[in-house]
Order: sequence, then C-alpha cells, then structure tokens
Amino acid sequence: MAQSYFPGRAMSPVKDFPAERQLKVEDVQEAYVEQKDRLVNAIDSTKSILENIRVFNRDEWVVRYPQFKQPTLEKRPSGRRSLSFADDPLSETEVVLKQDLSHSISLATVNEDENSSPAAAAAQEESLLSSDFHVLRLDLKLGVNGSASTAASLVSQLEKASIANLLDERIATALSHVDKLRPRVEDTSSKVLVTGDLNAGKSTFVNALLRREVMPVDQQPCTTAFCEVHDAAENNGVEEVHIINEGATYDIKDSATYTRASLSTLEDIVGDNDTTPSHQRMLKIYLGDARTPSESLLNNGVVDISLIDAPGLNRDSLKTTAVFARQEEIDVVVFVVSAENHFTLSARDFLANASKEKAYLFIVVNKFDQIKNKDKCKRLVLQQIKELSPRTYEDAEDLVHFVDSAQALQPYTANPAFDDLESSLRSFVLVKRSKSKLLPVSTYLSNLLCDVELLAGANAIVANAELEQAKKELEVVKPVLEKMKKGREGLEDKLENVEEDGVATASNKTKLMLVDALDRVGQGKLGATTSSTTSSLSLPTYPGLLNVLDYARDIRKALLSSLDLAVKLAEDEARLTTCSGVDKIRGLAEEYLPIGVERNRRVFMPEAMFSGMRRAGKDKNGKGGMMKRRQSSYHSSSSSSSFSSSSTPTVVAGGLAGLGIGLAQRPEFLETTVEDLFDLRHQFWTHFGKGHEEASLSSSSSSSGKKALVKKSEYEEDAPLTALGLMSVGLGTLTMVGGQTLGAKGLIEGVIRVSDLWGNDTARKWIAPVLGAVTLGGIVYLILELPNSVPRTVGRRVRAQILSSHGSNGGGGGEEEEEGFVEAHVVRIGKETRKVLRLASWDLKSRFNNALEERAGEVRSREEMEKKAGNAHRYFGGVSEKTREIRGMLVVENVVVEGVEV
Ligand SMILES: Nc1nc2c(ncn2[C@@H]2O[C@H](COP(=O)(O)OP(=O)(O)OP(=O)(O)O)[C@@H](O)[C@H]2O)c(=O)[nH]1
Repeated sequence: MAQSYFPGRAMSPVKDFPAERQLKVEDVQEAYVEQKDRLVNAIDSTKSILENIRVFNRDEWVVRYPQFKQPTLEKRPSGRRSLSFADDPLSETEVVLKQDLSHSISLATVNEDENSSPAAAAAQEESLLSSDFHVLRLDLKLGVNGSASTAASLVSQLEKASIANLLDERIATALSHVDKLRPRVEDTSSKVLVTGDLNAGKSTFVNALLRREVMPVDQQPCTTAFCEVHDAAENNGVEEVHIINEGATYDIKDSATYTRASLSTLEDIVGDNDTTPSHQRMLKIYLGDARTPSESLLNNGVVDISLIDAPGLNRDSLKTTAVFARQEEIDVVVFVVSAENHFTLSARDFLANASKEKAYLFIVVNKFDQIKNKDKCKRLVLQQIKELSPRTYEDAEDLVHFVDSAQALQPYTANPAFDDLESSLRSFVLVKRSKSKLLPVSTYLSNLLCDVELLAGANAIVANAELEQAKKELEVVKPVLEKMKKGREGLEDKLENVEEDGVATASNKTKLMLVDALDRVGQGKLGATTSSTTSSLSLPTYPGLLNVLDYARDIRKALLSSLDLAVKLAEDEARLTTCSGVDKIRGLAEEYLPIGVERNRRVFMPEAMFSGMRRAGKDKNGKGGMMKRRQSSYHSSSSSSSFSSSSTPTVVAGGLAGLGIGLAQRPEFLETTVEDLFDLRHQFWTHFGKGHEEASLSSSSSSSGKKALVKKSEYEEDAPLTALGLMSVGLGTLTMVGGQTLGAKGLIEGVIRVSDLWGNDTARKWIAPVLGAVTLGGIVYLILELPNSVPRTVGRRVRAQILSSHGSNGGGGGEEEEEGFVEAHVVRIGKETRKVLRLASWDLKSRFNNALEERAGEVRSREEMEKKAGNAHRYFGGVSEKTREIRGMLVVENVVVEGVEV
C-alpha cells in the first residue's frame, strides 16, 4: 500500500504516491523547482490581485461582502443558494454555486440545472456547506448572545462602507501573510536529524553521506553534542566549527552567540564528556563540498540540507533528542539502527513517539555487512518497524535501507545500496519539504483565491444588477431630459408670447375703455355706470335753480366717480386678461413639466392686483402679493384662477395719486364755480373764436390747425375773466339763443347789420328794447336750459381739467394730454399685468429649469453608475478569470511534484 504524501483536501486533490515507482532524484528535483517557481509566481499574482482589489475597493467600487444562506429543509434545486450581502442581509438573490475541477466554487446567475443526478447533487450540496469564505471570512457576529437573529440585525446596521473597510483590513492581513509565504517558499534550507542507538554508526553514516571523515568515529560511544553540518558557503566558504554558547540563540552574524573552533579540534570537542546533563552542546560545522550538485547532499542546488549528528540514544539523551526531533525546522528524521542489535528499548521508545508525531522517518539499518543471514535480518527488522511505525513500514522500499556505511567511505568502491539510500533520502527530503513547506502555501493560496473568486463572482452579480438597473433607469430618464432640452426654447417663446399678448390685450382694452369714458364725460354723460362691485351710478336730478350750484357739484362728483369706475372696470378687464394668461401658463406647465415635478401651488388672486394695500405687503418670499400661497383665505383650489371679487375690499381705482386716482375724492376736481353753470368762455370761443381763428387762419383746415384751435380754446377757458370776457356774457347769451335758430355766424352778421342800422334813428328807437327783450329771453332760456346744459358744461370742464392736469404733468396738451391720462393708466395696468404674468412665467421657467437640472443630474448619476458598474463588472470578471487561472496552476503543480504521470 502506497503512502500518500499529499493527502487529499477539499481544495487540492492529490494522488497516492506509487510504491512501485523508483523515484529519480533529478525528476523530483526538477518537479520541486518547478513547483517552487509556480508557487512564487502564484504568490506574486495573488498579491497583485489583492492589492488591486484594495485599490479598486478604495477608489472605484465599494466591494460587497457576500453571505450565503444554508439550504433550507425544503428541497431546492441542486447548487442553489441564497446570496445576500452583509450590508443588506434582507435583499436576497438566488444563485447557483458550481464546483469546478479543483473543487472551487464559482458563481453563476440563476440557471435551472435539473439534469444533475441525485448523487452529484448531494455531493455538491455537501460541498456547498463548506463553500463559505476561508481566509477572507469576516467575523460579523457582533451579537451579545451570538444568536443568529441578533447578529443579523446588527449586521444590517453596518454600512456598506464599514463592511468594505473590514474587508479591506482582512485583505491587508491576508496580503501580509502572503508576503511571509514568499520567503518560506524560497527558503531552501532543510534539516535532517540523524539519530539512533549508541554506537549504531550514525557518525559513520553522516561521514558516508559527506564522503568525508569529519565526524569522529569510535567503537566507544563518542558523540556528545548535536553536530549540525552546513555548507561552508554559508560561512563565507570558511571551514570551521561554531560552538554555540550556553543559553544563546545562534546567529552566524553575531559572534557573541558562539565560539569559533577549527575543524581539526572537532574530535576533542565532540569527545569531550565534560558536559552537564542540563545542557546539551550544539555545534555548527561548516564544510566545503567540491562535488557536483547532483552528487552532493548538502549543496544539491535545490535545497541546502544540513545534517545533524545527534548523540546516541540513552536514558540521558533520549528526551533531549525527542524534543529536538519535534522542532519545526527538522524536516526529516533519519534513524540509524545497527543490524546487529536491532532496536534497543530507547530506540523503540523514540520511534514509537516520533512516528506518532512525525511521519517523516527514514530508517537506516547499518552494519548490514556484518549480517550473515540477511533475509532473516531484514524480515525481523521490518517486522519491528511494522510495529513501531506502520506508516514507515508501508513505504519500506523507499524509507528503510539496509546498508554498510563504513564501506561507503571507501573510495572507488561500488555500493549500490548506499547510492539508492542517498537518492531516496534526497527525494524524500524534497517530497517532505514539498509537503511541509510548499503544500501549506499552495493550500493557503488556493483557499485565498477561492475566496477572491467568490467575492469577485458575487460582486460581478451586483455590478451587473446595478448596470442593468442604470440602463433601465436611463431609458426612462434620458428621453425625458432630451424632450425637456428640446422644449426649452419653445416654452420660453410661448411664455413670452403669453406675457406680451396679455399685456397688449390689457393695454388695448384699457385704452379703448378710458378714451370712450373720457369722451362720454366730455359730453356730460357718465363715463361708466355699473361694475360688478359697486352700486350703479347715475347723474343727480336737477334740484331747482336755487340749488343749481349743488347740482353742478353733484354732477361733477358723479362724472368724476364714473371716470373712477371706468378706470376700475379697465382694471377688472385686465384682471380677466391676466387670469386667462395665468391659465395659459398653467397649461404650458402641464405640457412642458415632466411627470413628478410639482406644479405651481400658488394661487393667483386677481383681486390683489392694483391693490395698494397688497402692493405694500410682501409675502415671505419677498415677492409681490400678486401670487399668494394656497393657504390664502381667498382661494383654496389651485386650479381656480377665475376672477372672484365677492370679498374684494374697497378698491380705489388706480391706487396711486397723480394718475386720476380717486378723482371723486380729490378736492381740486371737486371745486365748483359759476363757470360750471355758464361756461361763457367756451361759448365765446365756440361761436366767435372759431370765426376769429378762421379769419386769421383762413387757409388752415389741416389737423394741425384744428389741434391748435383746440389747444387755444382749452387754454383760454382756463384764463382769468377779462372785460372782454364779461362783455361777451351778453353776447354769449344771445349767440346761445340765436345759435339755436340762426346759427352763430348768421347772428353775428345780423348784429353787424343791426349796428349798421344804429346810425338810423328809427332803427335806434326800436333796436334797444328788442335787444333787451332778446337778452332777457335768452337769460330765461339759459336758466330753463340749466338742467341740460350743466352736465355738458361740467363734463366738458371736468374733461378739460383732467386733461390739463395730466397735460401739466406730462407737459403735453390736447390729444397728447388725453393720451397722457389714458396712457398713464394703460402703462400702469400693462405694467401690473406684465408683473403678474412675468412672475407666473418666471415660476414656471424656474421650475422647468430646476427639473431640467434635476433630470440632467439624474442622467449624469445614472451614466456614472452605468460606467462604474460596467467597469466593476468587467473588473470582477477579469479577477475571476485570473484567479481561476492561478488556481489551475496550483492544482497541476501538485500532481507534477507527486511524480505521477498524468
Ligand atoms: N562493519 C561496519 N562497521 C561500522 C559500520 N558503521 C560504523 N561501524 C563501526 O561502528 C563503530 C561505531 O561507529 P560510530 O559511527 O562511531 O557510531 P556512532 O553511532 O556515531 O557512535 P556514538 O555517536 O558514539 O553513539 C565504529 O567502530 C565504526 O567503524 C558499518 O557500516 N559496518
């Protein structure tokens, strides 16, 4: 039965060492060197992978730590596990864990695998139970009582980043361990302890291996110290003995730890029996070896073997030697037994213990030349070995050698048995070394790489999921952004149009309404009579001649109020126009703002427009009171922008002094004079001024002339009464009366003709009474006509007064003045309308721009996520591949080192 030097492990399958194969030292050496080199390569590659993962974890991607739930009782398809992450234990993904040739675990996304046989499934299931992390395991069980639920709840509180940090620390620890592995693999020193019974020929055997008589040989027991033989190359090529000082730890570089002695004095040193039982002397013997590496055991080019010649076993030395043999640096124990004596009690004791602890026993049955019945001797010795160390017995052909060491020292003498021993011993040292030094490294690397593969696989799944997620989200967000980008200019244009249209409509309407109102007032009619908010206006009734002045004042007041009302109606109209503009903007918001963006929650309050009270007040955002928040008492519904004025406070039209505000309240307009009853200057200029002007400006009938006329007459009306003016009262009366039937021109001509008659005596007699009668009649007529003429007179005067007041403000006159009054309101109302519409536009624009920015940010972050996840997916895929490659290398090398032909 062959012994397995590389017993199978879950991660490193090995095959048995074949008994029938004669190991050739060159093959083993070659295999060993190859394995060593591969391991060094694997160590370097693993290191770079780990360092890379750390950098990637730190700079690119927070590496997630996967956890796998044990299969539940309910039968799951083979290989399925529930994958979750330490930072997010609740979200589980079902995955399939596969085994590859090297018993490794790879991750795959969910894939039905129902065809596997029950046996294979069971085997896989079993392996899955051990498929957790080996080296990179994080101890996340932080629960006080260690219960799973407590641990899970605590783990769930850990952040992704802190787990990544823990993982980073774990990887750093693994890295420093990998760093230590390299020198261990590269360390070529190996120690072989030669021990055995007293006088069994140990020193002779060591000398035979060295092909040199170095160790003292005597028929009496002579070796009293542990003599460790090294290549002189380690001591700068100097052959000498270093006697290690008592209690010191030997360091070749520190001469205080040893005493130098020459090689020639070795016999004296070793033979010196003056040693205290408590202290066993240790010697380092440095020897030169001129032989080729293939011949030399010490300097064979692969490992530096140092032989330790130990004192013969007796009651005193047994314990010390046993302790020595247990030391970690002892790779192989060669036990020398004399063929003549077989195993003494001490030898049995030692072997029995050593075989329990170390399976690396190599037994040399020495002085075989002295034995006559060699077969019998062999049989007896092997029988004893079988009892003492069964494992050595199993591979006796390689591990038990019957030789004559003394003869091996004879030059030019063939000694095939010893040559065979030497080859076996050297191979054994290498194989043993493989097992004791390289295999643990290989196993560690294999486990570590398994973990890395698991980590990379799980993270590749996460990265892929995030990549898909990012792509999916981009499909939604990107078109929205594109649409918004394209619509941006259109929206801005439309908003500008709404604003301009609104302002133009409001201004035009205002102009029409006010021009009309002013004209009506000029004719003594009310500019406007009703509005939805005020009780209807009407002209006062004539109270009689005695109260004619009050009548004129009331008329004045009514006309002024009607103008105020007209202004207010124009404002109301502007409110409606603004409402419709705001509605249009709201419609644009619906059209252009993407779903999910909050619409304007402010409520437009038309009644707040033109309100001095509201104007003064600012909302908490510092914006004008045109737009108020929902909680305003006026409107609760954001959709309603209809003009509601039921609760409108008393609004003074215009709101500002100097713009015809509260005309009816302004004392300068309310002042009533006699001219409101008889506007003589007007009459005069109407009847005479026109003719006079026509005479002076006979050729002028152009509009400019008309303008000049109007201008003049209006100015004259305001001029103080002159003597001519007073004189004209009578004439005025006449003209008014006469004007009714003859027309002013005819009357004047009549008067001129009458004056011609003045020279005539007869005429002079009757003309005075006639004129007196006519004047009297005229006055009576005027008085009777007062109820009709006063409104016209007052209206005309009011109109002129308003226009002149604006004319003086604006510096214009006539139509310009009219334009001044109307324009002032047009501008004011237009401004107010623009203000509201602009605010609503601005709000929509800023919402739109914010939403655009937000969407752009979302797209950017998704694109970044897509890029990052894509990178991570590729990166972890690469890590998995590389890891598998290195692990595959580790598996092959084991097979080669075993020397088994694959
Ligand atoms: N015939 C024969 N004699 C041997 C052989 N090996 C050793 N001897 C003799 O056995 C005696 C003891 O040899 P050593 O090598 O000193 O034995 P040892 O085991 O080192 O002795 P201690 O270390 O003192 O216990 C010497 O006289 C050797 O010449 C051998 O293979 N054949």
